[in-house]
This record gives sequence, C-alpha cells and structure tokens, in this order.
Amino acid sequence: METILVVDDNTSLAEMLALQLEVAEGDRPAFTVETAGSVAEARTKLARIEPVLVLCDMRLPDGDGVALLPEIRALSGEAPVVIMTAHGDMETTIRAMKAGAFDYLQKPFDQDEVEMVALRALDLRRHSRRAAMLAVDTSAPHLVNDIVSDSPQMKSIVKQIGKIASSQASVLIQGESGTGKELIARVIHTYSSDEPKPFVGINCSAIVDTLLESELFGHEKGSFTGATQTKYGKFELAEDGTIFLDEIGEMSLPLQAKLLRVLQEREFERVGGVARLPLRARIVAATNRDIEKEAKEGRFRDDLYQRLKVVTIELPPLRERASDIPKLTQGLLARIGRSLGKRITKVPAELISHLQSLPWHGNVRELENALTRAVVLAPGGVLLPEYFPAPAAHAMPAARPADSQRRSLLLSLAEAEREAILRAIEASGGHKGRVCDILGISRPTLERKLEKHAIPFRRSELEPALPPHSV
Ligand SMILES: Nc1ncnc2c1ncn2[C@@H]1O[C@H](COP(=O)(O)OP(=O)(O)OP(=O)(O)O)[C@@H](O)[C@H]1O
Repeated sequence: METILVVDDNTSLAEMLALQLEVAEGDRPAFTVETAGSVAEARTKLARIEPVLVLCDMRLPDGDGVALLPEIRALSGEAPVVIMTAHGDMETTIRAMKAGAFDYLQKPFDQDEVEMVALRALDLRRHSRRAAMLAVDTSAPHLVNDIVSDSPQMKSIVKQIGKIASSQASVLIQGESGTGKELIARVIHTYSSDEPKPFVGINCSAIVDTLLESELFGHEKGSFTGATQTKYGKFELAEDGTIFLDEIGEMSLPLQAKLLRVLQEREFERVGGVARLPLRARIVAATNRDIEKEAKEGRFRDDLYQRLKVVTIELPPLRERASDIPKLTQGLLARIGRSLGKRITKVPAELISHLQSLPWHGNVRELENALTRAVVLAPGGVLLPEYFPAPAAHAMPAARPADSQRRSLLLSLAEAEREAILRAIEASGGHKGRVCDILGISRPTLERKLEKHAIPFRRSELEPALPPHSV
C-alpha cells in the first residue's frame, strides 16, 4: 500500500487525517499513513519510507515548514508536499507555493479538501511515471505504412493486425531474429487505442534473472541490498498501454511461473512489497524459438505458452518473401540516408535481384546492416554490388574466386557460419553487441552459436579469447 506522511505536532489532527486516508474513498485507494511531530522526526521517517504525498504543517516545534520545504522535497523524492497553513495567512501560503509546495490546505479544512489534494497528488504521480516512461521511449508511433508488405504473407499479417489491434488479447509474435517482431508489436500498440499510451519493451534475455524480476514488477525500497529507492517496474510503467516482452523464450522457468500467475490474476506485487497492483497493460510477447516445441520438451511452461498465444503472428523469414526486398531496400535506404546524411539516388536492378537471391539469415536487420555498410562505402549516389561485402555464407556471384582458389574456399554451411562469427568478432574488436549487429543476429542467437562452434569469448565484452587460427 502506498504511504502518506503527515508532519504535524497537533496529534489529533494527524490522527484525523490518518483515519480518513487509511480508508479507500471512491477511486482513491487506501493509504498507509505515517506521522511525524517535528522536522527531525520527519527526517528520520523519510530515510525509511518513500511517501507518495507529504502533508506538512507550517509551524513545527523545531522549524518553519516553508524554510524546510526544499529539504523535505529533496528527501521525499518525487512526492508532492502540501503545506498546511493557518486560516487567512495568505502571505505564508504564497511563500510556501513559491518555495515549491505542490498545494496548500488552510486550517480548518474539511474531508473533501483532503480528498481533492490526495487525488491530485496521485494524478501527479501518474504523470511523473509517464514522464519516466517517455524518457525511455520517445519514438513516434509506428504505423501500418511503416511495414513493407508486398509479399502475400506480410499482407495477411497486416490484415491480422487490423483485426486484433483494438482487442486486449495477448499476442505472441514468432519469427527468426530480425524479421520485424518488435516493429509489428509497436504497430499493434499504435492501433490499439486512439490516445497515446505507453509502450514499454523489455528484452528478457538481456538481463540476469534476479534483476529481470525487479525490472518487470518493480521493487520496494530496502527489499534487497542496493534497493535504495522504490522502483516502478515495466508492468507499472506500461499502465493501460502495451508491455512488449521480447525474447520471452529466454525467460527462466521460475520467472515464467511468476509471470503466469500475474497473467492469471491480472495483479502483481513489487519485489518485497505486499500491495497488489492491477495489471492493465496488454501483453505482446516475441520469440525466435519454436516455443511450442520448447513447451512440449519442458523447456518452456506449457500453461504460459497457452496464455500467451491467444493470438499468434508468425513472421516468415525474409528468404521466403523475396518480393518484399525491393520496397524494403528502398525504405531502408531512405532511413539510412537520413541518418548518415547521404542520399542514394540509384539502385541498379541487378543489385535488387542479387539481394533477392541471398539467404539473409539475419533477415531484415541483416539487410539493413548490409545496406548501411554499402552506403558508407559508396562514394557517389549509386549503390553497386561491389560495395556489398561477400561474407562466406553470402558469396556474391560477381566476386567469384579464381578456380585455384575456389577449392580451398569451399566450406560447409557450419564452417562458413563459424568463419563469419570469427571475422565479426575480430572486426568488432571483441564487442558482443557489435558482433550481433554485423551478423544481424540477436544476443541469445550469438550465445548459442558461440557454444555450438565452441568459440571461446570471455564474459568481458572487450577481451575476446580468439583461438590462434582466427581469421
Ligand atoms: N516488414 C518490414 N518493413 C519495414 N521495416 C522492417 C520490416 N521488418 C523489419 N523491419 C526493420 O528491420 C529491423 C529489425 O526489425 P525488428 O527489430 O522489429 O526485428 P526483431 O524480429 O524484433 O529482431 P530480434 O529478434 O533480433 O529482436 C528494424 O529496423 C525494423 O524497422
């Protein structure tokens, strides 16, 4: 339950406020009320609790409320401070407001005035949370027009989005890395409501399990070492918008159990907290794993899978929808050109057919990376096939090696993959994030491939332990 701190040496007034605010009223939830009779006591309490509102008397035995207002505000974090002043003392009221009081209550006040102040404080908190969320995600709404959908498969996905957007049903988006799962999630979100609402994404594979729980559900101050502040979790920040759980297949089984309970009960608690907070956001989850198979084999909870897959969107790999490549190339080049300040005026038709013939294991993201590299290399406004690197797995017909060389360059798919990874590690200076970008794959995919090919890569991002024969 959230806390209000009342600072007043008049104990009967403090008790009266506690009696009123500890009981829910209409839309207003019940609060825990803590009281302090002096500034010193308020300081001690504020070191321990994090109130959502401070009601502070003007005159306290050990100080003047207005003079102490900046200190109280600093100690109470984002909580608004309401100064309680004597009736008719307009001068102090003005001083209090100038010093940053959120509002004032002139004594004697009635219950309705207290209700109004409490509701306004809650409203302010909602807004500041939204500001915290906006600081994370300031992207413009993603529209259906952002999705290239020339292929019949993508056309039918766009239709599906139209049908499901306005419902609250959970959505599971499946597809290989880089196929556009996040883009689709954002578009579903945009069309879910006419009003702008929060879209909060979290990559379940990028955070260790213990932290992931607190990232998702938040934590109370003091709930574990290092929890010095109460933290809002993604579920709270998402409000009635969308929570995007990327790489859900990487979530540990114990955390899956917790998530399942939240989805069933539509309620959750912050780590270390007791208050039950409502889950109002829509869940959109994404995975590049065959999660149905994982569920059958016990690596993913089947009950959670059943809950998530109310609506399932299967994004086909790019190699199965080559008809999207011309428009994708055009759209991506416009985006890349804007960000690099370089305009590409011509894309030869043979380049498009060449791009259509490549396997694009990293899908649209890999295409985007390849185009970015080519734009950087292109001296004029014309994109030529030779500006595209020919990684082993993507050998370009235009750059075929001489016969004598060809035999030694023949590689199995697995060897080619291993070589591509080693080259990327070397080119990136051993930075895993950059390796993923170069290869156009996600972190978990890279981890799996490093394991598969027994490529040692020390945890430190800067020190890859390359084998001696590395390329
Ligand atoms: N159909 C599409 N039309 C336009 N752009 C697309 C399309 N699909 C993907 N993209 C672009 O490709 C890039 C990769 O897409 P996105 O990040 O959504 O893929 P993802 O499947 O979520 O990847 P990962 O599994 O690695 O997280 C983004 O820049 C996205 O805008």
